[in-house]
Amino acid sequence: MTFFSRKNGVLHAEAVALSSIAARFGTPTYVYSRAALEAAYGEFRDALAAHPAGAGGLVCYAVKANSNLGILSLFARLGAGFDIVSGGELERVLAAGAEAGKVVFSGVGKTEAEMARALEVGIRCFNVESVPELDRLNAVAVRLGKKAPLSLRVNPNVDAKTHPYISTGLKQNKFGVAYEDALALYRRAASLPGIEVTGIDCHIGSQLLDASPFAEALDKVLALVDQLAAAGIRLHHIDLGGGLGIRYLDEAPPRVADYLTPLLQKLEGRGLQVILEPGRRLVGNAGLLLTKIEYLKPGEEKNFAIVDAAMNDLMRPALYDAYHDIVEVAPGNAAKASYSIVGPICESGDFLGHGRELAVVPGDLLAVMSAGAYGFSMSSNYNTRPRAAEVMVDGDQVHLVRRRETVAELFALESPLP
Ligand SMILES: Cc1ncc(COP(=O)(O)O)c(C=O)c1O
Ligand SMILES: N[C@@H](CCCC[NH3+])C(=O)O
Repeated sequence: MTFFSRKNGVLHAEAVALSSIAARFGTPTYVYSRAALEAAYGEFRDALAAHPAGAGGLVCYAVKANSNLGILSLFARLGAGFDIVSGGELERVLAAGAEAGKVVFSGVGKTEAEMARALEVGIRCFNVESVPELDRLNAVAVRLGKKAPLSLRVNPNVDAKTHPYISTGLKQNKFGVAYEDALALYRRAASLPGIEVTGIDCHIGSQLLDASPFAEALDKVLALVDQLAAAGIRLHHIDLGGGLGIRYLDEAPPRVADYLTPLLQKLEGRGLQVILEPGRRLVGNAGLLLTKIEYLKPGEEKNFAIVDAAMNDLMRPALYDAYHDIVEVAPGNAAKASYSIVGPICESGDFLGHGRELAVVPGDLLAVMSAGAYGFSMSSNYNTRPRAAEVMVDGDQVHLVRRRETVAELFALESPLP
C-alpha cells in the first residue's frame, strides 16, 4: 500500500491533498502518515512473531530519528519500547506515555544526572559504551541504593558498508567497547555492587542496504555470549541495534522479515529475548517535507528553485550529500527544466537537491520525500528561522502535532545587555 499517492494528479497523504495541508498550516511543514507508521511497525512486530526466537521480542524505536510526541505516543500505544540517547529523550518518551520498563539508554556520554533519572524511573537497560561509563553507572546506582541493569555495547569491528559518517561498528568509531576487551569488562561489571548484567548490545551503523553485516556482527556477538556463559555470566537479552535502510531513490533494502529471520534463526534455542532499535526504517518513508517555491532564478550554468524550506529544516543533503526525491504536488503547465532546489539560508551548502527536472512556477508546492527520519529531529533555527510545523495525517483527518514556532519564541530566552 502506498501512503503518499496521486489522486487527479495531486499528491495526497492518505486521503488528504497536500495542497489543502499547505493552505491550512502553511509551509514548510512536515507531513507524516499514521498508516505508514503503523505498517512499518507492524513489519517488525510480525517478523518477530513469526519465529520462535522472536517471541517476546521488543522493538525499541530509536527516538533520535523523529522524536515528535505524536509519533512517540503512537508507537507507545502499539506496544513499542524506545531507544533513547539523552535525558531529554527520556522525558519525551515518558511524556508520550512510554513504559519506563521498555526503555533502553544508548550513547557514549551519559551524565550522572541522566543516569540517576533513568534509574529513578526504572528503565529496562543501560547500553554502556566504555569503562569509565561503567564505573560511573555503578557509583550512581550504589548512591541511590539501586542496581543498574546493564548491557555492554560491543563494537564487533564489522564494515556496515554505509556512509562513513553513519557507520558505527568499526574500530575507529567512538562507539561501543572493543570486542577483544568485552569479556574482561563483563567480568568486572558482574563484580560491581551497583550493576546487574542483563544483556549485550550491538549497533553497527545506519542506512544499511545489505543484510550480511548484521549476520556477521551477530556471529561475533554470539561467540562472545558463549564465552560469557562459560565464565558463568548468563544474559537475558540480546539487542541487535537498528540500522536497516530505506529507499530514497532506487535502493533495494531488504524486507524486514528477510533481514530479521536469518538473525532469529541464529538465536534459536538460546533463550535470549531479542531487542531491536530501528529508527529510520520505522519513520523515514512515513514522512515528507512540504515546501513552496518562492522564486525561480534562471542562471547560465544552473537554474535555481528557491523554496521556503532550507538546510535548517532538512540537513541531510548538506551534511551527507544525501538524496531525497523532490516532486511537484500538483501537475504544472510550465515547461520542464532542470533545477537546483535551494533554500534561503546564506550557505552554498543550503540545498535540498540538484539537477531535478520540474515543471514549476513560483508559488507551486514541492514535496521532499522520505523525510520522516532525521528530518525535523536534526533541524535548527539557523538564520533565525522558525522550525517547520509537523502534522500527522490519519485517513481524512489532519492533526497538528507541532505548531510552527514564532520568531519571538526564537529569542525569548535571550536578553540584551543591561
Ligand atoms: C545506538 C543506536 N541505535 C539505533 C539507532 C537507529 O539507527 P537507524 O535509524 O539507522 O535504524 C542508532 C542510530 O544510528 C543508534 O546510534
Ligand atoms: N542522522 C543520520 C543517521 C545517523 C544515525 C544516528 N546514529 C541520517 O540522517 O542519516
